[in-house]
Amino acid sequence: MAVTLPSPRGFFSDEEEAPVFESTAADLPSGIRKGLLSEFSVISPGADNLHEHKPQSIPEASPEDGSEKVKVYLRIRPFTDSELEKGEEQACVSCETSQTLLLQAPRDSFAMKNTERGVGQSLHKFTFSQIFGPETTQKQFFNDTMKEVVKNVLDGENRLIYTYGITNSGKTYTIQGTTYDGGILPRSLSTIFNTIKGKLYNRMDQKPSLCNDVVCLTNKQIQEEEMKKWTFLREDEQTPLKDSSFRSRLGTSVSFDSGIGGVSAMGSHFDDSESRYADVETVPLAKKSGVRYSLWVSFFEIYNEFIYDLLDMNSSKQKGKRQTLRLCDDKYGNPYVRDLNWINVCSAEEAWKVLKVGRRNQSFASTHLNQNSSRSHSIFSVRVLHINDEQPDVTPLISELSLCDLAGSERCKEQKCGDRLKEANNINTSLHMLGRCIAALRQNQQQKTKQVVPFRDSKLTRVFQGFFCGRGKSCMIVNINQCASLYDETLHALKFSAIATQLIHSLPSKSRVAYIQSLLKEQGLRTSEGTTEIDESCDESVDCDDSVYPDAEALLNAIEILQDKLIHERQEKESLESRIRDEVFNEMMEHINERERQFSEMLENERELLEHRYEAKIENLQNSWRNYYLQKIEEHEEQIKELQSLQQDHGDQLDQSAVRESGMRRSKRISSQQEVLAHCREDLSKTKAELLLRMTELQDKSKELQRYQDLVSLPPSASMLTSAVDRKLEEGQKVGDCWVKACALVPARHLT
Ligand SMILES: Nc1ncnc2c1ncn2[C@@H]1O[C@H](COP(=O)(O)OP(=O)(O)OP(=O)(O)O)[C@@H](O)[C@H]1O
Repeated sequence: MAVTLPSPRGFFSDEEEAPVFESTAADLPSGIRKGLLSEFSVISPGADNLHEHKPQSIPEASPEDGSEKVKVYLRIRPFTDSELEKGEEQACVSCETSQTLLLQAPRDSFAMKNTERGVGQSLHKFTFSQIFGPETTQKQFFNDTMKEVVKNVLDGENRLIYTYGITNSGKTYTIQGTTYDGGILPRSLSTIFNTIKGKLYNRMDQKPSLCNDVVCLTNKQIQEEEMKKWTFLREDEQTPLKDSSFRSRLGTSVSFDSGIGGVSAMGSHFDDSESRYADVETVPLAKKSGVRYSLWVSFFEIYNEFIYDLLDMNSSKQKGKRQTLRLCDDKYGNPYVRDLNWINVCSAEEAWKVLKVGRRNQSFASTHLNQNSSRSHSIFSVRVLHINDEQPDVTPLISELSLCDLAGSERCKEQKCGDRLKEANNINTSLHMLGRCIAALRQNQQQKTKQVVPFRDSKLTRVFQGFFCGRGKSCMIVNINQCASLYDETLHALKFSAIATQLIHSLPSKSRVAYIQSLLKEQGLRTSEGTTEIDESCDESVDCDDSVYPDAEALLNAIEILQDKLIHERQEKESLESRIRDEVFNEMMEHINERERQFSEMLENERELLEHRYEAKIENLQNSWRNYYLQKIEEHEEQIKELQSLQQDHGDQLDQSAVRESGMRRSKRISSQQEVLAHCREDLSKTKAELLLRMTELQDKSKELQRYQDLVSLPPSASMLTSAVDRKLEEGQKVGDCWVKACALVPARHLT
């Protein structure tokens, strides 16, 4: 159930302008960024290689104007047995005094390596409000740091306590502690309840409506709510709560639609139950007659830049489907978490149970350094309603105590798994944003400037915004681990906290009544002095009593004064705007001119460079072409020579072949002639043989003829025949002679 209530009368709700402006990341001036970065490496020269991280020009907190330095406590975690076994104890951390810490870089640290290279220093000195050594017990730590804070909250102020440090340095231990040795949270709850014992507001006593501004839940509504929401708590707690009245004893849950000091809600009928820490003392409570207290708690976490209500029972049952909550601004500009459950508790025990339920929904994981590492920033808040029975028409004042267990900063490279890496990135980013906001605030305070503080850049810084801007006070607890292997991260965390030690609390803003009275007084003073000049600084010096409400005439006067102021401010704003415009214009022009000059210079340089480069390239190209062509020419010449020699060879070859050819032709001719000759010889031999045959035949015939002649004398007619034979014979002889002659002409070798 959500209730929206108007602002209570309390002074926290009557705000003046916050002393800083919000911004988005884009608005953040580079100066802040540079400032933060330089701050993280700022080193003031000190003797003997020592870096003293202390305020450079901090405006000292002065009790006269109510300003006070932000408290930064340091708690050193003791070594575990396994760390001692690993040789992690190398005396890196030592306390010079109860406020001064000395850090000596171990041999293998990055810082030491840097020092050996001549960069950075190996010895660092840090100053804190108080240092708590490893032997400090939870009780001692609570008594020395939180008692005052609890008292302030019960007096109606808002306080934020946050722990900062690397992972596994003892932040959760410091805030929550263990079941048997609680941290500052359970002890604060116990102290609050012990202190207000007997003054707890009891819902059952209450009339139907406390006042017009306050919602009072009926018992029926409460019981219905309890039935729904708290069955879970009872079952899972496994507490032997057999008492059937348990449900009705548990508180109800409402949403506050406002930031710190904004609204109030009502409803509870718890009994006072015994305190968890009986040894926890009470704190002296300011005497306010008729004031009773109602306590409400909430518990949420910022995980990967999403806000989750850890007391949302519906979401917790369906893991993985958690509903995210939105951060909104109330009508006074205070950020608050919308739809966050606020549980009304009546004892420290109940509040502790609520915390335990919330812890089950919190994001934890096992990392290489911590078995149970918080992967989110968790914020447990207690709102105290100061209900004045004697003034039932007055809206109750609300004060708030928020305890934030920041997730530990860590090196992303250590995380190999996707989820752990994403978580580590988000954790480091939001812590970095916190550092930037603190650095910007410090810069504003030291240099009296109104730099933009980038609260809007992360959920964490938005939640913290009210406490940094005068609506409350913050206190930082720095946890460190003495292990030598974690030296570099520890040094970084300490440098971060060194900036916070330089902060002073923003002054609480004045109430509207006090403001009106100061206006009237200021006007009175001016009229008596006959001056019309409005001096802003007068505001602060005028002492006013806000319990006396001004009459109608005074209010009309105040309206006139405010109208004058408004006109004056408008004029101032207009002239300021035109001045800023001019300045911006001039700056832009200068910037543009400068850029132009730089560009033309750059172009000229580029041109020269290009020219030079291309000239060199052309020369190279020319050289390479020349070489190429020379080589080619040489090659061609060689080829020509080769060709010439080839030609010559060819010519020779041609000659030889011609000779060979003519020889061949001749031999062909000879062979053909020889063939003819052979034929002729064959013919000749045949003819010879025939001739011999014929001659033999002829001789035979002649012999025969002779014989016949001898035998017969030839008649005269036979003389013709004989003459023909003679002729033939003569012819035959002639042919034979010719052949003999021809044969005589042929050389003897051809005839063979
Ligand atoms: N002062 C101390 N005395 C004894 N034990 C301590 C002390 N501080 C821390 N421890 C132990 O050291 C371990 C780590 O502490 P814790 O979980 O609080 O670290 P953390 O800074 O919250 O780590 P993370 O950021 O990873 O959540 C726990 O086992 C815790 O009990």
